[in-house]
Amino acid sequence: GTMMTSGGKKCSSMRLRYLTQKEAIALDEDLFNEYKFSVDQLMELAGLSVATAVARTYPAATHPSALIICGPGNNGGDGLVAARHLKLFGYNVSIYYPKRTPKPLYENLLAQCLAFGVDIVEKLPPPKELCNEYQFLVDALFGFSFKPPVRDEMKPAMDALIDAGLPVCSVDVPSGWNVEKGPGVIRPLRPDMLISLSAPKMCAAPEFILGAKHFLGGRFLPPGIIQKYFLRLPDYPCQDQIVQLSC
Ligand SMILES: NC(=O)C1=CN([C@@H]2O[C@H](COP(=O)(O)OP(=O)(O)OC[C@H]3O[C@@H](n4cnc5c(N)ncnc54)[C@H](O)[C@@H]3O)[C@@H](O)[C@H]2O)[C@@H](O)CC1
Ligand SMILES: [K+]
Repeated sequence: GTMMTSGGKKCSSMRLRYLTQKEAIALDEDLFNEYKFSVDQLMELAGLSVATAVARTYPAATHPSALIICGPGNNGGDGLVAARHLKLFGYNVSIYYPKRTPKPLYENLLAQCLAFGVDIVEKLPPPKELCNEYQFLVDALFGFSFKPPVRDEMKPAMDALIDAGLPVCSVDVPSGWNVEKGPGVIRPLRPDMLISLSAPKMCAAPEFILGAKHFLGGRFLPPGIIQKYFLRLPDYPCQDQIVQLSC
C-alpha cells in the first residue's frame, strides 16, 4: 500500500525483503558479471539517488552546507558522486576523504569534485565544532562490505558522525553497524535518514533504524535479479530515482 507524507509525497508501506550481507555482495557481483554493468554506471545512479533523497530531506534554503564523509570503498565512491550532484543542486559541499584508494575510479571522481568546487577537508575539527560550518552530514564511510569493529584509522571519521550532534544521512548502511544485526555497539551512529541502494539490507529493518526516514534508491535492478533474490520492492513514482519507504 501507499501512504502520504506531510509533503504530499507517496510513501510505501509494503512489507520488504531485507538482504543478508552475503546476498548483497552476491547481487552486486551478478550486476557486474552477468548483467555487464560497470561500477561507474551504477555508482553514478546510486550517488544521484543519494543527492536526490538528501535534497528532499534537507532543503538547501535551511540546510545550505553539507559535509560528506567518504570511506575507502564503493560506499565512499557513492559519496563522491553525491557530492558533485549536491553541488549542482546548489549546496555548499565539503568532503572528508581520509583513506584514498589509488584506483582511477576514485581518482576521477575526486578530480570531478574539485572541478565542481567541492571543498576537501584535510583535517577534521573536533566533532562539536562541525555544527559551526555544516547543517548536516552524509555518511558514506562503509556500506554492505563492512565487518565490525571499526579499525583505528577510521575512528576519527566515525566519531565525527556520532558526536557532531548534526543530522546524518547514511548511505546504504549506517556506518559501524553490523549489516545484518544492526547497531550493536554501546554508542552507535543514529542516522536521521537512511537511503538503501538497490534493495534494503537486514539492518534497515524498522526495529533497527527506529524513527529514521528511509528511502530506497539505485533504480537499476534488472528483472532477473528481482526474481533470483525474491525481492519485494515498492514502485518508484513516475521517473523518480528514489522512493520513500517510511514517513
Ligand atoms: N550493488 C549495488 O547496489 C551498488 C552498491 N554500491 C555501493 O557499494 C557499497 C559496497 O562497497 P564495497 O563493497 O566497496 O565496500 P564498502 O564501501 O562497504 O567498504 C569496504 C571498505 O571498507 C573497509 N573496511 C571494512 N571493514 C572495515 C573496518 N572494520 N574498519 C575499517 N575499514 C573497514 C575495507 O577495507 C574497504 O576498503 C554499497 O554499500 C553501496 O554503497 C554502489 O556504488 C553501486 C551499486
Ligand atoms: K554508510
